[in-house]
Amino acid sequence: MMLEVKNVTKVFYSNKYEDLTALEDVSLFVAKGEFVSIIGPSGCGKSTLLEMIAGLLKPTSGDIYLNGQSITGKKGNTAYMPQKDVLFPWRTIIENVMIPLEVQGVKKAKAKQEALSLLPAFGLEQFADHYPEMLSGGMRQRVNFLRTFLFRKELMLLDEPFGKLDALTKMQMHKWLLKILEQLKQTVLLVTHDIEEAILLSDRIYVFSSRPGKIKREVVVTLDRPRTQEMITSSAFIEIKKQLFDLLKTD
Ligand SMILES: Nc1ncnc2c1ncn2[C@@H]1O[C@H](COP(=O)(O)OP(=O)(O)OP(=O)(O)O)[C@@H](O)[C@H]1O
Repeated sequence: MMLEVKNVTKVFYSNKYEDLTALEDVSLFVAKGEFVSIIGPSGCGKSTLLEMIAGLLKPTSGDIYLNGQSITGKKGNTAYMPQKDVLFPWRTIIENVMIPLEVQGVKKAKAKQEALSLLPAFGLEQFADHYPEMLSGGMRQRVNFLRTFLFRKELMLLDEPFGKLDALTKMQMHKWLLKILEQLKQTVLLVTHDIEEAILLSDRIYVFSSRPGKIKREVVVTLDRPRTQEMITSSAFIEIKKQLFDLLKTD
């Protein structure tokens, strides 16, 4: 199995306030090539879980494995795209995108060439020399996504990548992401609040309870691939949506 999270609990200890259990006994997996989403109410520990898988935080108990090796508390094994926009404002788009390649030791000229060759697929070829502030929110997220992809890790962790976008831009991003994922064949674990987004993109969805976050249910999305936005109005889609809605409204 590519990713296995086994019995992970995270407690934030505090001197001032009471201890806070963010996640309790969470076990989940992601197989190679799968697109898996985590959906749950605000504050149920979704970002905390991704940070633990990325190795930025250590679980209080439990373990995390990638291809059978423990990666608990270890950084650098996954490509993690955090919730906040992390583009450097003083670097142009191409200079931002090149960062992971430079980190991997690729020479500047080669890194630039490789990054430039990928811009068209990400709809960014006109913007190589622009600065992030000149781009729309949707474009900036495509840059963030391309940069995350260039870390060249088997598993991508995406934390609410479209959370701040307006509904129309979000729809365009979903369409684009479905297309590009067909080409890239990346394994993805996505955190989202958005029920329709989770269904449209995922093979499976883990539904979390409110804090302390626990897995309430695993839902398999049985819609065919390639997925299209038109599927949103199909009866199969609406049936899954209803199931998720019922799971999320009762706690
Ligand atoms: N470093 C920290 N110290 C103390 N408490 C924390 C820390 N990080 C997160 N928390 C708390 O843990 C809980 C889970 O937070 P987390 O951000 O993981 O939730 P989330 O499900 O991603 O929420 P949202 O959907 O709103 O982003 C929250 O109550 C949060 O306040």
